[in-house]
Order: sequence, then structure tokens, then C-alpha cells
Amino acid sequence: MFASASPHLLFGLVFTLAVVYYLVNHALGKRLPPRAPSNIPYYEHTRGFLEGGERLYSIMKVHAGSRIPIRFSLLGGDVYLISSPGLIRATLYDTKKFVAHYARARFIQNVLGYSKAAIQSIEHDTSGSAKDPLPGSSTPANKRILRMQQVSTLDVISSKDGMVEILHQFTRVYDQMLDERVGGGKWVELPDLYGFMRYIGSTAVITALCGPRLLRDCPGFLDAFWTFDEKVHYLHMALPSWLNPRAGKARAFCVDAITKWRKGAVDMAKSAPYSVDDMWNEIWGLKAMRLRNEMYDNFPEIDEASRSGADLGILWASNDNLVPTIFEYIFAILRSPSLLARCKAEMAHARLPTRDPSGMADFEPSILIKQPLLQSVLNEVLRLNASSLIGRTAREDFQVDNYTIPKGSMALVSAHLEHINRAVWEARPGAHNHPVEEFWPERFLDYNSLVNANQPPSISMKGLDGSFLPFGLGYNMCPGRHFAIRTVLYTAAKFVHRYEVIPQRQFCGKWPEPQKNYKTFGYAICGPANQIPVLIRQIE
Ligand code: HEM
Repeated sequence: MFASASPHLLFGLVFTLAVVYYLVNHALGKRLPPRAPSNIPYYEHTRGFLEGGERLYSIMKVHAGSRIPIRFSLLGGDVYLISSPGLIRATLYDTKKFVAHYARARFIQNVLGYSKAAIQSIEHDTSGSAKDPLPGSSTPANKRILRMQQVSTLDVISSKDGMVEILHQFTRVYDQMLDERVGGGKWVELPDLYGFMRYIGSTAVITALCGPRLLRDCPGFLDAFWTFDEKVHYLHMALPSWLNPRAGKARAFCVDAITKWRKGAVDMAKSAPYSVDDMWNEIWGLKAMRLRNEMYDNFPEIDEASRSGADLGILWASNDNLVPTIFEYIFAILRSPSLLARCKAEMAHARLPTRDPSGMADFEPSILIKQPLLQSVLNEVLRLNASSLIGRTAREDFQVDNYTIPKGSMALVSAHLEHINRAVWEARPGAHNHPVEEFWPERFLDYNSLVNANQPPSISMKGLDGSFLPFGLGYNMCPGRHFAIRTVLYTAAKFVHRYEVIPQRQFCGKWPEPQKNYKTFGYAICGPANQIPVLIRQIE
């Protein structure tokens, strides 16, 4: 009875709220942006946002290149899709007009399971995360949680020392696991290259951030983590847990494991003192994880489960984009022998004298990131696969031509839609023969400014401000981007030098055409839809 009555009640309530909202805005004379057409108003778009994946992709993709905001009416309120480079710059660069933390708060409450009391500490902080509080904020310094999160966590991750340490820990674990599983020179069958890389990659990222204990003490963590990852869009809509019990169960499993891990760290730190200068140790992993725990001690209203939910958020943000990007990058160059050869030639500039007794090739990340083709391929992989919806909240009414996005509304920017805007991408020099759907490794190279034909082309991002945004834009853009870019290039350089990989027989020796998995559309890099069975052997 309850099960059948409650959706109708919910629908009735939300419908009434939506009508009131519309009438109030109309009475105030505001002209809202046009509503995205739908066959069944409210239901169709709500369903798209709920189900996420292909359905969400299909209701959004028709608006690629729109020059005015589009309104999606959901049960629960409107959201505005912002498109076109100028509007995107206005939305994402100006933190006085649009702020990130209300969208983040909604995410951590619904997806990460923050308690109501804990979420209030964020909602009541009107000061923003920058050093200087936002104008008009009266939040006292000791309640500036957004700023404290920035300093304890995001600044450490994005600092040079932090980045170097995470990269070091990541590659140490990654290489060791590759060695154990596919080292030794014999052909090894892998039923799915992506599944294999996802397992190794997420083990390495989580160890780099939390040290070895979390995964060692909780062997089921990775399975639960990737199930949670698939359900993020569902949790975000805050529907009753009985509608999708797997989502809540996967999150609860991860949160419990993180709580045990953090309690273990606090206990161990009492008997095995560490240096506060340690950027990484086995107790806490990266310094940021210790600092954020100390920070939460200032906020008694943030209970243990909420702290663990927030830590789960850091693990999610660091894995869900990076891990599929490493795969997509390696897969893109493995599939084309000529591209592989050209990438290897650029990787050679960064090759270091071998330090490893096994003779394993080593590379200098700071040189890899300067190689034009390697960068162009990475940008092209990100262009085609990034799918994040970047959320901001309007602090004041935002006027676009005759339309108003009302104060307090949620604005969304879709990285993917901007990345397939023909008006921008196909107008770039040399791109008229390369439609936006095509993977064109040279898309970001500038052949036009070459003085002579022997000179290698350089990378060009000209005209792309507001159009290329795999890591977001502005003050709140991804703090892990420097680490991510180095990690992808470094891991790929080692992988393609050390291993030979061939597709298994069902593809008759040919690589399958990449098929995208849209399940995580809106949140993360879209990985492959199908399993890719391969044979792999160590050659160096
Ligand atoms: C290819 C890899 C990655 C991509 C494409 C990516 C993309 C993004 C995007 C689009 C955002 C939202 C930015 C905005 O709102 O403007 C974001 C936020 C974030 N990313 Fe990344 N990311 C990647 C890797 C990483 C890594 C490796 C880490 C950690 C080591 C990380 C940590 C974070 C965190 C903590 C946030 C939230 C920041 C905040 O709350 O302000 N990301 N990322």
C-alpha cells in the first residue's frame, strides 16, 4: 500500500511546488529560459536525470551548441543547462555570481550520505572556499568549513609536493601489481583489459591516498566502490532507498570500511608516532587524509559516518575519471600502430637511465607533459569521453538576453556537450575534415604556425576557453588535474614500452571498435561498454 501510494503523494507535492514556483517567478515579471521539450512534462526529464546514462545523454545531447540556457523541469525543481563558451565563462569564472558549494552540498548529502546536522555546517558557511570570504558573508573564521576543506585537502592534492608523492605511490603500486600479474615474459590471457586496468588503477589510487590498510583490511571494498560509482546518479536524486537497495548497500559498505580505516589510523598514530611533515605514511596515506580528519574535529556536528562519506567522496573523485582515462588513452594508442610509433618517439625524449634492476623503462613526467602529440592525444581522449555535469548555484538573478535564471537556481554545464559543439571544433584550423565525433589525435596540434615543414607542431588551445573543460573551469576546477595528466602519460609510457598487447581471437587479430558505456554519463569519463579480451606479455 505504502509502496504504491507514496510516489503519487511525492508527485502531487512536487508538482504543486513547481506550479507555485512558476507563478511566483511569473508574478515578479521574470522570463525564464525556454523549457526543453518533452513528451511527458516533468516525468520524462526527471526520469532521464534519475536513470542517468544513455537516457540522460539522449535528452541533453540535442541541446549541444545552444546559445541560450535551456530549462529542464524536474520533479523537485528546475535546472538550467548553460551552453556556449561566453556564457560558460561567465558562469564558471565568476565566483561572486555562481558558487559551487550548494551543488557540492546536495551531492554530499544525497550521494555520500552526510547527516542533516553535518550538511548544515556547509550550508551555513556562506563565505566560500577562497582565502577572502565572499562579500556579505558573516560566517566566523572558525566555522569556515569550505575554506578549511580547501586548505586541508584540495590545496595539498594540487600542491607540487602532494602531486609528486601521489604519483610516486601510485606508480609504485601500479608497477608492482602489473609485475605480479602479467610480468615474466609469457603470454597471459586477460578476459577484459579494462576490468584488469580498473582493478589495478583503483588499487593504486586508493593506496596512494589512504595507504595500504583500507584495501588490505576490507577485501570487498573495490567491488562495493565500483557498484557505488554506477549508482551515483541514482543516489543524487535522493529517492527512497527501497527503490534501489544496491545503491545504499554499496555506499554503506564503503562508509563502514572507511570508518574502520580512520579509527585504525587514529589508534595506530598514538603508539606509532609519525612526523607531521610526512607527505605520506602507511598509517594515514597522503597527508591530506590526516589533515582533513583533524579539521573535522572542529565540527562535532559532523559524525563519523558523515566524515567517512566525505572521504568516500575524495576516493570517488580521484578514481572515477582517472581510471577510465588511463585505459582510454592506452587503448587509443595501442589500436593504431602508426600512432603508437609516433607516441613512442615522443616518449623517448623523456626516457631516463634505467634504475630498476629488471631493466624497466622509466620516464620523466615533467618532460612527457611537454610533448605535443602526447598532450594532443590526451586532450582528444578527454574531449570525447569526459561527461561531467558541472554544477553551480546562482547567488543573484542571472540575465541572459531577455531571460532570467533566478537567484538560487542550479546551473549545469555539460563538458560533453561543449566538446561536441560543431561551431567551435569543426571551425578550428584543419578540422573541417574531422567531424566532432571522430577521434583525431592531431586535433590540438597547430600545423598552421609552422615556419618550416621539419619543425614539430606545437600544442594549441587557442579559442578553446569555455569550450574545453574536462576538469571544469575557474576557481573550483579539479584539484587533481596536474596529478591526473602526469599519471596518464607516465603510466601509458611505461605500459606501452613494457608490454605487448594483442586482441584475442574473436576479433580476428583486430581491435574492436570502441563502444562507450554511458552508465556514468554526467559524472565521469565514459569507459568502454564491452569487455575487451586480450593477450599480454612483458617485452622489456
Ligand atoms: C582524468 C581525470 C580527472 C578528471 C577528468 C576530473 C574532472 C573533474 C571535474 C570536472 C571536477 C568538477 C570541477 C568543477 O566543478 O569545476 C572535479 C572535481 C574534483 N576532482 Fe577531479 N578529475 C580527474 C581526476 C582527479 C584526481 C586524480 C583527483 C584526486 C587525486 C581529483 C579530485 C577532485 C576533487 C577532490 C574534486 C572536487 C573539488 C571541490 O570540491 O571543489 N580529480 N574533477
